[in-house]
Amino acid sequence: MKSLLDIRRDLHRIPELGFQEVKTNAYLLERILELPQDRLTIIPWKTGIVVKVEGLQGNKTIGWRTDIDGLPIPEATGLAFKSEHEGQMHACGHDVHMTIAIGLLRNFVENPINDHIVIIFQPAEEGPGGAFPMREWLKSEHPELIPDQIFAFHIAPEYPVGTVATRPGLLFANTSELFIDLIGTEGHAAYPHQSRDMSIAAATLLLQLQTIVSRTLNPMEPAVVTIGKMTSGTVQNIISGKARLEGTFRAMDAETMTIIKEKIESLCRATEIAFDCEIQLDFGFTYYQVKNDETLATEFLAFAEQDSSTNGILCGAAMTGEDFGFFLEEIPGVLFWAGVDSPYGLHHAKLNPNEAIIDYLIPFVASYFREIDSK
Ligand SMILES: CC(=O)N[C@@H](CCC[C@H](N)C(=O)O)C(=O)O
Repeated sequence: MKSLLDIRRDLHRIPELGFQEVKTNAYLLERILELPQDRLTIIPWKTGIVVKVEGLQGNKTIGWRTDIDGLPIPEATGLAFKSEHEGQMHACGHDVHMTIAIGLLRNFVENPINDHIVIIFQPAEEGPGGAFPMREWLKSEHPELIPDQIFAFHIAPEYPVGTVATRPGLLFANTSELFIDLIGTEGHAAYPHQSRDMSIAAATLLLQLQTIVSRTLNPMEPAVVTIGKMTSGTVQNIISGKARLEGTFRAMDAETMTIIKEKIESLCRATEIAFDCEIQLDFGFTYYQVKNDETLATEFLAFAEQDSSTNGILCGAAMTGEDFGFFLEEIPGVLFWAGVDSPYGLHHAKLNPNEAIIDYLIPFVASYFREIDSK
């Protein structure tokens, strides 16, 4: 069998975008099929996979979810095992997440516990979101695979290996994508009066969007509006007839999300009038907040505290989004951060997680599951 380090590096080489994880799916399936099969049930779903390890008694089912998709980021790590897929990278650590899931699967196949274990390899976390449709599919087609409790982790570049961090209750924000197309009239650079310049319209709208948090929202309600991509025009001496803003907005509560959405709509309408243009607005995909179960998260942190190789931290909430929130909406569970000690953050082209997390986190989670086994 391949070493977990090799598995992480193999997966790092083949990042694929949401719902295109064909090679990843085949690779994972190969790793799963090389295990002793007598306790396993393997059910594919789109590019994802659900694997159940039959427990000795099966009193309850403990779930573990990993995301499997990469990002549209050209890798700049210079690693020997860097991405072989042009313009795509595992820049959010899902290669590490998958490796830990395979390691846990091996652990529970070799040494089953009383409870069933269900491992969910979920596509498209970065977008368009695999958790919601996967949850709905499980409910309608395989309710027997729905865990009673569910857990997942996300790599945390800012912590050293051996640190886990989470909090009872709200951990991550509600999120929505944001795509704005501005359509005006292209024209000669020397004749602005005969064109409708979408670079100026987009730049003005971009700045106005930044006033939503500072001037529309209650300062006591945390929120963020980020435009990550702005494109406009064709060449240097043509006035741009088309521009596009792409971003995301996030808030800790649903009501604030609605206020932001309405304000974006009114700023777009105002821009249409001010710049005599047409705007097409698309809110893309929305993710439900990540809300940890209060009791399970408290117990998880208590377990971390007594583990001599672990530093358990009660962390603050973050504006990160995670569609694992859709699982937690209906199943009690916990999402936690685990340190990978990288100077470069999530979604950075040079993100290089410390692989020591693999040998640390698998026994930690396995012993936690053995602790809550049959409880
Ligand atoms: C952990 C992480 O980085 N998650 C992503 C989730 C993306 C959600 C969606 N595509 C959006 O941009 O709103 C994040 O950006 O937080």
